[in-house]
Amino acid sequence: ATTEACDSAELPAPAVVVGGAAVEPPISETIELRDGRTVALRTLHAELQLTYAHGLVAAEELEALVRLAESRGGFRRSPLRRQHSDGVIKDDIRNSSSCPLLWPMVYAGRAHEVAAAANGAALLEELSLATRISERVADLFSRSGMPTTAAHVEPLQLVRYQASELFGPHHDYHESPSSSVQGEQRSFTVLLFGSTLPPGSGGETRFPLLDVSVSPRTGDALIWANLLDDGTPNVRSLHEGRPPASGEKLAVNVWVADRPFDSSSDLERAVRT
Ligand SMILES: O=C(O)CCC(=O)C(=O)O
Ligand SMILES: [Fe+2]
Repeated sequence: ATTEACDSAELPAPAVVVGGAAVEPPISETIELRDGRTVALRTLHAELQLTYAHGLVAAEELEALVRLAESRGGFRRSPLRRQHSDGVIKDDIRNSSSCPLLWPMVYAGRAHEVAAAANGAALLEELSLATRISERVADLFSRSGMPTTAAHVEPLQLVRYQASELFGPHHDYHESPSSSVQGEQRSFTVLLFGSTLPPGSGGETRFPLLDVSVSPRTGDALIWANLLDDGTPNVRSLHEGRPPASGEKLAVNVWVADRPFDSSSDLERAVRT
């Protein structure tokens, strides 16, 4: 067995720019997950607990999710979320495409029904991948000292940008409980990258108030807190998806809520995609 230091030394440095300068924050922690996957973490900024995670998801898993989403025509122009800023309603800040994946909270107990659909095999594969990734993220949080289960995880959401498409500055937290499913708040965002875009080719996730930007690399993830310690929204979690200069960018949003969803209520009807 190799030592942690050796393993970490083999990891390529993420492309992170802080205040206009490239930085290489050290590996702060290496976590062995229940499924055998080893995830190395780098703290990128003291605020938002902004963290870079190496190897949270496999390229094959991401490729399968895209294939399955496409096979059911799931990608849509991303819903426009109206944002109030300086009293102005901006609804032109997003022109990427997105696809919510089957939510294990709703469908895990209904596998027979899912299997009976015309494309049942593909739907079951999607459900199983979404379950696996939700459980993995929950396991990572639990092992980082924050007890979390897959019941805290919203439906995963694929997001895809073609060249020059973007998602302008926004917050992931709910501005009001009415946009939540069950009154929950989005404590954390885990953004899984499904594309690699070298520095200078766009597609960065950027935090304008922290002046941090991170280029995507397939299989790696950015994790940040959307809330302050007291559970209220942190306006400094403002972030944006910059347009790829060429090629496309794929990412998967994994939103971790501040409480588990209650599957005994009518979750299916409550889900807005
Ligand atoms: O694509 C990105 O880098 C950010 C995506 C994002 O913020 C979102 O989908 O909420
Ligand atoms: Fe976001």
